[in-house]
Amino acid sequence: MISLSGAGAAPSVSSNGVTGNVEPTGSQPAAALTADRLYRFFRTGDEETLALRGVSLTVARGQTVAVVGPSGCGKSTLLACLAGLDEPDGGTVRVGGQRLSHRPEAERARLRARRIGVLMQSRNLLPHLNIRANIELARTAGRVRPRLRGATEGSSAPAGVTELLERVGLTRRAQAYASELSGGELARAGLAVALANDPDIVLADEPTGELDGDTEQHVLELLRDRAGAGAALLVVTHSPRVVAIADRVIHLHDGMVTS
Ligand SMILES: Nc1ncnc2c1ncn2[C@@H]1O[C@H](COP(=O)(O)OP(=O)(O)OP(=O)(O)O)[C@@H](O)[C@H]1O
Repeated sequence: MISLSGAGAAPSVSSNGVTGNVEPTGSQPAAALTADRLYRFFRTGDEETLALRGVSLTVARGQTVAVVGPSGCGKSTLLACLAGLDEPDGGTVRVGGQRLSHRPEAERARLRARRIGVLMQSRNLLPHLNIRANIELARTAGRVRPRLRGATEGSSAPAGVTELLERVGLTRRAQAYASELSGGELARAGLAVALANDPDIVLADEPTGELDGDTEQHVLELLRDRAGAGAALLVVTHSPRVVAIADRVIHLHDGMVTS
């Protein structure tokens, strides 16, 4: 048992990930995404790192939140926990009203496939499938249906695979594999995969990190379109242009939200 301190109402965290946190009651039901006092602890040999120390945040539908902070402050760890790719050792992640954290991996994967678009720097393209097949797989896994603001059943079909390829400027590279793409193409292909399931939450880790100015602008337009359609966006970034389009900026430092 590790005792965490120095971060407000710290829970106790056991090595099996069970937390002493009290489940939040009625916490902001309108929020698309809620994190309540997230803790994440890593041990490598003798080295122990508390990567998240009680991080709480909410992202509403249609809102864009940028997460900024120095290298190693916990941004990617936070994103992985919010996406259900990683489990926090303490605290809770909710998607809509549904708890995402502390559920079996298969359930988290199912919820993610249906509701969340994740753009990690290398994680969302399968190397043995070409770009078109990657997008098709993400669409199928999400069993897309209209769910965003103003959408009624059958009224707003999600962008098709061909349209997505066109929008990210990869029509001519649709048959290529991840290993054959440039950094900028990879980022755009990853974005197409992240948007393929018509997500109502988009989580993106440095989506414009390797892009030139024009391509960055193009990617930002795609993300803004998604927010305009009612999705909640959370973007980890170092880019002033991304920060400029955000409704809110969250500063992380040493695993804690500082402002
Ligand atoms: N799997 C892991 N095992 C051990 N330590 C880890 C692991 N993942 C992250 N860490 C540590 O947790 C801390 C936060 O890492 P994280 O990758 O979340 O930071 P970051 O803010 O995304 O950094 P960067 O901007 O450089 O990508 C760092 O000290 C890192 O070394």
